[in-house]
Amino acid sequence: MALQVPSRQLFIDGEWREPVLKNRFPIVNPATEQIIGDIPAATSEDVDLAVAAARRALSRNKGKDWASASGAVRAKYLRAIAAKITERKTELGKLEAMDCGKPLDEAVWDIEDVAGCFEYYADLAEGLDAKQKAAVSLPMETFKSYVLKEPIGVVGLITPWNYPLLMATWKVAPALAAGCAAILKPSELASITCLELAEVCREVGLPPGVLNILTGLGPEAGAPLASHPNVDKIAFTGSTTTGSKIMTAAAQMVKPVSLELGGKSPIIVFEDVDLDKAAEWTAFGCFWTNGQICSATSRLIVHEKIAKEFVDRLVKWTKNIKISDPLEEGCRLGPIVSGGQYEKVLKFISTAKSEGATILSGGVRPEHLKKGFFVEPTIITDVTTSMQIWREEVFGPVLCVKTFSTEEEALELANDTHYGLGAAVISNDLERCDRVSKELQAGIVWINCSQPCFCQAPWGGNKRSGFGRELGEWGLENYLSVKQVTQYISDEPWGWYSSPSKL
Ligand SMILES: NC(=O)c1ccc[n+]([C@@H]2O[C@H](COP(=O)([O-])OP(=O)(O)OC[C@H]3O[C@@H](n4cnc5c(N)ncnc54)[C@H](O)[C@@H]3O)[C@@H](O)[C@H]2O)c1
Ligand SMILES: NCCCC=O
Ligand code: NA
Repeated sequence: MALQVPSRQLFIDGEWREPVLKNRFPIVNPATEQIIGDIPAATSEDVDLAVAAARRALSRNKGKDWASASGAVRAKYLRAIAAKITERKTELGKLEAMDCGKPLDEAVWDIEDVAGCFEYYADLAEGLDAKQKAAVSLPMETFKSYVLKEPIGVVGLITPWNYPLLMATWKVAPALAAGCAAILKPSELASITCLELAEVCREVGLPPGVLNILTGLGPEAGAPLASHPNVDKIAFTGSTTTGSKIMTAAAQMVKPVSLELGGKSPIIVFEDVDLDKAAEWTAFGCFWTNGQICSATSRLIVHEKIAKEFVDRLVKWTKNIKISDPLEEGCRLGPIVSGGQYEKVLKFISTAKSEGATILSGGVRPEHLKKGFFVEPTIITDVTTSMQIWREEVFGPVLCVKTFSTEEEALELANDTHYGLGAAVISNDLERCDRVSKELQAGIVWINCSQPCFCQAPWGGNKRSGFGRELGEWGLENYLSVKQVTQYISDEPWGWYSSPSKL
């Protein structure tokens, strides 16, 4: 059963605030194309208020309430947030499924991951206390040195719609654990659960201004955040085009950025695999999250010896995927997030066709669904490496296929891309898997699987997939600044200049 979407305002300084310009825009359920609520539209005026609130949160009580409180104090809030999220897991999962079209089982799984991520960074916040003043060994015994890890300051967090609350959490949890104050700007296409995170923060009594949440459009709310002189860092997840704009804006103030961008990740399937196991991982690698995952392994590179049989088997697996309203029991593929994205995905498919590729399976709206932005899982063959479908990120349930005969050729195909986020290799020869993993130009390599993701392990890409790593300890380092403190400990004078007292 669908839920009523709560009506919320912007979350600034620990309170709900109407946007200064009082604008709102509608939320569309992509499965029904119906308007199910609306969200506030922030502009630069609201960004100014939120940044000022975040600054106050950092310096309140000389920083003792947050930025320089012990990690253990901050961990209590993170754990309280995790507990509330867990309490509301099913409701939040439903809201997210209605907002972005993700199958309910996946959405609930994501919300569990959200709670797990807050818990994980609560542990790391506590661990941070013990890491302070770590000694640095120096080659001169007349000096000693140690390192302080301090919060970077006020951070702007800009996130996409494909994992609305999880992508926000990958940034919010480590930023708060580090002692930063943050302004989160979720995607205008799926903001409902991020506004519910605001309600959770209110309920657990997070100090005002520590986390501010501004919904709104990219150019109106995201851009003024990225270029704001009082924001110390921007962490961004989204498309490569927007990432490049954010980097340009931040460069004007030499503001650090971390960028998690798009991908066109390969999956290499060798000839020695169990066909069904490999086919299921290949389908999951590309069609999970309705194919809208940055790390989707959307280029299948399969050994020519098994190609025909493997692709036939894969088509059978995909025909078995239940496509329905995300709230329907057993749904495994929901709609594309919006009308705009739906049109883009269909255009990719028609361009592939016009360039000479074969749409082997899918490529159209499922017959049984007359409304909603649904596209069947699509498999495209007869692809060349110069075709758009091989080179560009579709961000939809579209897999393209090429064959190879040698390991070298497979790697060449896999690495022939501007992107470098994920990659997968499927083979029963584990030595080969290790060898191939080393050669793959990607930030994440999966062996005999594709997509599983754990908040303890680093996440991020190379090349045009961005830089910096989220999750794990690397995720916390994103929000910490390193200060060396060096002390002269000898009683002897320094003795570089002639002392005037000896004249
Ligand atoms: N690498 C990863 O971990 C990862 C994870 C999820 C999604 N993605 C990528 O995200 C993309 C899909 O997400 P999307 O469509 O939401 O991306 P997008 O770039 O359109 O939007 C991302 C965010 O940036 C904001 N934005 C847009 N223009 C802006 C501007 N000029 N200044 C500041 N902010 C602006 C948007 O409002 C949104 O909040 C895909 O390319 C996907 O690969 C990457
Ligand atoms: N499993 C989370 C993947 C995030 C990227 O889109
Ligand atoms: Na939506």
